[in-house]
This record gives sequence, structure tokens and C-alpha cells, in this order.
Amino acid sequence: MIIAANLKTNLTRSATHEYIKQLQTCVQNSSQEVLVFPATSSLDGYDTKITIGAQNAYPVEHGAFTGEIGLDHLNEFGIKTILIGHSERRHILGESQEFIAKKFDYFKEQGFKIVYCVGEPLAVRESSKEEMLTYIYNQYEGIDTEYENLVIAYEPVWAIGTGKVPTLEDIQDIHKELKKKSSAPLLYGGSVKVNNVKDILKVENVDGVLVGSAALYADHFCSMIQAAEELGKN
Ligand SMILES: O=C(CO)COP(=O)(O)O
Repeated sequence: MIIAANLKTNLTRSATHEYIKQLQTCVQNSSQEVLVFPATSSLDGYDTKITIGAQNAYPVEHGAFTGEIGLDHLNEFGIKTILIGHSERRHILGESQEFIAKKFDYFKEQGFKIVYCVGEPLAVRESSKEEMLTYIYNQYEGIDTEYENLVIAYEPVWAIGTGKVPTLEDIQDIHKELKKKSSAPLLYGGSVKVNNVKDILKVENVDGVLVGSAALYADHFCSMIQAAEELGKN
């Protein structure tokens, strides 16, 4: 399974080094695919079997894009994994589907593993299932769903950082629908914690989890990796 940590705007570079060091023991004998997305300024050359990915980069090698980093900055650390389409970039940073698709194409051309996020806000959730699926399907616009290095993460916006989680039946239902759009591994994200990770990982068509706040604690993230290991679902 894929067990991924999105550290968002947390943990400085030295704290991230400490964090990765603490994770070493639990990934050593684990057969899970573990990904960590540190803050941009915490990207570095980490000596670990954990895959380090970027939370964001501009679709360019380098150039005049104040505040952004480009491909050269990722290459410096051998980073070949990127998160694209996260709801915080869509809704807080104002990234359009068109721009997201452009970013996707660029990093696909570079052969990156792309963890592509989709998910609906609460108002959409509270509408009909049909409207909800239409909303989510629009987030597939311009995206090559057959790209071999693609991982999709379904993250309902209303479940992110709120402690609210869809029912297991709802996760199963939506993952079944999303698998029809793409056979890529499909992660669930949104308030995944140590106490619910096992139940979520057991759901059909859940191929892993993308964890935010609970992953900031190395011991909690470790427990999640171990939970996946115990389930023996690779
Ligand atoms: O946004 C997320 C991961 O990308 C989920 O965040 P939380 O686990 O804090 O809800």
C-alpha cells in the first residue's frame, strides 16, 4: 500500500531531518511504499528508502517566477515525485483546473510520479450524488488518467483537518466510482488518524492513505505504516 505524509507548511528543514530519522526504524523492514512531502524549504538530499516528494513546483526548469521553484531545484535533490491538485492549492492558492493540467503535463513529460488530488467541498457533498461526481470528474479534465506513474488521492475538502471522515460505506462507494475513471492506485485522505487508519485501509479500492496533521508526529505516522503492514495488503 501507499502510505503518504503531506507535511504542508510544517516542520523546518532540521525538524524534517529529525522526522525522517525517526521514521527510519519503522520503514526498515516494511514492504509498504512510504512517501513524505516536506515543505519546499525542507527539501534536501535525505539518505532514506522513503520517497521524498515535492508539495509543489512551477512547470518550468527555472526562470522568473518569484516565489516558485522549478525542475532544477527538484533535480538537485533527485526528487521525482510531486503532489498536484491538492485542495489547498485549488481553493486557497487559486490554481485553476487549466493550470493544474498544465503542471500535470509538464511533470508527466519529466517522468515524475504524480500524486493527483481530487475532492469536493461540503456544499457539493450535500447536493446530489450525481452533482458530486460531476464536480469531481471535472477535476480529471486535461489529466492523463492512464499515465503509468499516476497515483490518485481522493480527499473530500470538508474532511481535511476537521476530524470529520466520510462513512466507510461512502468511501467504498466513491472509490468504486473513481476506479472507473482510472485504474491508478487510489488513496483516501482527510482526517486519517491512528485510530481509523486500519478500517479505512480495509475498504475495497483503498490502496493507501494521504495523511496531513496526524502524520506530523513520526510515531503516529509509524503506527499507520505498521497498521498497513499488519493488514498485509500491498
Ligand atoms: O490534506 C490532507 C493530506 O493531503 C489531509 O489532511 P488531514 O490529515 O490533516 O485532514
